[in-house]
Amino acid sequence: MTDAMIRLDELTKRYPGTEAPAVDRLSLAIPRGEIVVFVGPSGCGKTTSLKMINRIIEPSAGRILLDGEDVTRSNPNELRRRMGYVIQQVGLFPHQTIADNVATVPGLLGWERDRIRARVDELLSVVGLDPEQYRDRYPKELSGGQRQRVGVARALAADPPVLLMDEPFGAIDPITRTRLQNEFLRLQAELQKTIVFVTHDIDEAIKMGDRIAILREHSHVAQFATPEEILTAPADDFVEDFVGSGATLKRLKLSRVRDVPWLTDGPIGTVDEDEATLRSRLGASDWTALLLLDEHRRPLRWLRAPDFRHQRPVRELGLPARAMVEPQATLSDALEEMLLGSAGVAIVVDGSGAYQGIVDVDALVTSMQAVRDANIDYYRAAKLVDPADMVAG
Ligand SMILES: Nc1ncnc2c1ncn2[C@@H]1O[C@H](COP(=O)(O)OP(=O)(O)OP(=O)(O)O)[C@@H](O)[C@H]1O
Repeated sequence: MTDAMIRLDELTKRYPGTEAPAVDRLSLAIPRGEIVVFVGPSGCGKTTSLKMINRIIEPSAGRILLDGEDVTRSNPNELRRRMGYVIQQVGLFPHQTIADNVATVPGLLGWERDRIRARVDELLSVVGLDPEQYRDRYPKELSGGQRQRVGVARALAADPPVLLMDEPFGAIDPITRTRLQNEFLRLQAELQKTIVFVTHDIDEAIKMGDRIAILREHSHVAQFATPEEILTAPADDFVEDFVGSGATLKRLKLSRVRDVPWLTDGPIGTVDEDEATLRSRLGASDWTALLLLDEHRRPLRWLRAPDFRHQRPVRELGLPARAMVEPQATLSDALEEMLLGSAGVAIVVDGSGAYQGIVDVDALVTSMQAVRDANIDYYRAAKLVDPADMVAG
């Protein structure tokens, strides 16, 4: 049996004056350290279900168990301190500085000032905001994406074991959203919080979820499974319709850059090497370009042989290095970057932007074939394909 951090037991919500319950006997075990995504059509009860977990909405019936303890009737304020909460509209206090916003829960918990200050700075750095620059600003002086980062920092402030996230990246433009999703996955790989994440977007669910609960009306669970299982073995027509077409392509979103082999033998140079050395290294390789890195090993330029003819500092030669992905980015992200970049490859960098390796189209094709083979194995195992066809094929 999985180690459940949160257990929902027949959780039910009847809003006053309504006939049918908004949430009807929802039972789920949410494993420790995983992201569980609630996804489903508008009005199916996702938000109501989520808000019952920290009892912003009080359940009409059923139980919530947190780490084995029945918290259905415990002190709700205490419960909420154990559960960070991130919502789409962020809900920052407009007249408080970013630092004060992040410090909300530690302040309520009566932490000392120095400890709060250190924690605020630590968290702003964790979510990619320079504390020096941002701690004394006000929410209106930040972009939507930055405000969302502050929302995440605030939810993490007292280091709660659980995070509840309601469409946290919903109101953000697609490019920033992808970046925030990737950053958040990187953060989660370190933090390993137990997270319940609500979205109406199946693509986001597939990307973010270790497990997905596909909900239909009244939060009835249509399927609770890994993204892989949902894409290969939808429980019924409702799930199949909800997942939509292109399930095979969507599976590309399940594989991550860290899962495919990176090329690490390409020619690499740094700005402190002289031009002749770089040129001969490129000449000795069978690559058409050399990747130039800066002092911090961050990719700068692609240099091809003819570029060396120009009498300019190396950092001004060639084309800018673009198409950077982090190991936890999906292959679908990598493919998109490859198509946008000039070199037809994606450069893998770590969290600080330092070069790690290169992913090329061959790696993606090989991975897609592996996905297809896994599909065949799956259907063969499930006896959904006539074994005679398999032999003939
Ligand atoms: N305060 C309320 N009083 C009465 N009915 C409510 C209340 N809040 C929500 N509902 C109803 O409960 C049902 C579930 O709403 P909920 O907001 O949980 O759905 P959802 O799946 O999160 O929807 P969406 O994706 O559109 O945000 C809906 O039919 C909604 O109209």
